[in-house]
Amino acid sequence: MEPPSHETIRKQDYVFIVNPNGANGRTGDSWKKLLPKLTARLGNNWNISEKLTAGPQHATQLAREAIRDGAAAVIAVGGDGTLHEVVNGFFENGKPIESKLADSFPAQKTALGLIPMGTGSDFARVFGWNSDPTRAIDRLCKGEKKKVDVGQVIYGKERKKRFFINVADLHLSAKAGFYAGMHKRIGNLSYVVGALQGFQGHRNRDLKIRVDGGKWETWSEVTAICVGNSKYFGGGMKITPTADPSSGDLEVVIIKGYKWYDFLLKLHTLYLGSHIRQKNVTSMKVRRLDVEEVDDSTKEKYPGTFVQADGEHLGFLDASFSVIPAAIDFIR
Ligand SMILES: Nc1ncnc2c1ncn2[C@@H]1O[C@H](COP(=O)(O)OP(=O)(O)OP(=O)(O)O)[C@@H](O)[C@H]1O
Repeated sequence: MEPPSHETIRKQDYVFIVNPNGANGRTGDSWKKLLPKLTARLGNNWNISEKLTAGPQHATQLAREAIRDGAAAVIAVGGDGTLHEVVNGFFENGKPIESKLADSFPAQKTALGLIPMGTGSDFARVFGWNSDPTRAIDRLCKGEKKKVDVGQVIYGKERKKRFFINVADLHLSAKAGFYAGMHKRIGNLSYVVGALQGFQGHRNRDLKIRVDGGKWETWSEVTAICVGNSKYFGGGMKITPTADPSSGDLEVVIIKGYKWYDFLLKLHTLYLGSHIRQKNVTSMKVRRLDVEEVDDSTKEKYPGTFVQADGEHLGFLDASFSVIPAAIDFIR
């Protein structure tokens, strides 16, 4: 029998999921310039497929379709918000999605890629990547993969589930992220402005915390709790400085008793990652963290304690965070 000709073997898909409105529309313009270069370098080996998002959550749906269809890789093109949505596309109803080719090719798994083109691009920082798209193409050509963990947060009254690759957090920082989203036009400064706005009406709060299924403990005067699968949030703040996305655990940083002026005076330490040496800051490695209001009626009295994941506002406490080790093959 004749061996199959080159033409009859279909190239596998590299699906690029692009937020054209990322970084105030700059992502769309940069992507248009990049696509011909990318096709020239990768097109011989892969079928390049371009999917533009139409709005929030669309990237998740596009990633799910690509993974089900057996794509070799889905590549997020945009900021951390787009990456977050693509990561969530690796799961459905809380479980990893299976390719329809899984029976015939069980070893084949869709990889995750990233061309950082957003406002913050915080996940890219942990690998020391800059925003040069030519370097991103080099990485995709090399195709070297590393297993990365994914964080999972179950939150709110309805116990909804969301996955995160970077940092999930609650209270002041999550409220700050909520406001920062309104100021993206001013770039990374939006996170500092958002934090100062978040301090308006903010009260440090007593919260119940349980680490790795142990005993519940009450922590007083909590300003923020940050749960890092990776190190950075807020456009370069090294908030969970010892987190490593391939470690199999999460770094939890609990900040207590901060006032708005502490935030300004100690802002530089958040960028350096040296804040974890302050006496009102605790850092620990966990596989699971549960956080609840001390007093359930707090939820009714105040607007609740904000919860976010990868800079996306999710809702309000309660919340349970855990890690799924080596969940995704990441092209690095
Ligand atoms: N076509 C679209 N129009 C408007 N918003 C979109 C569209 N597609 C996706 N989005 C939303 O835009 C949000 C932000 O996008 P993205 O993360 O790419 O850029 P960014 O905000 O500039 O960067 P960063 O998240 O790194 O700060 C995403 O969370 C997503 O929900």
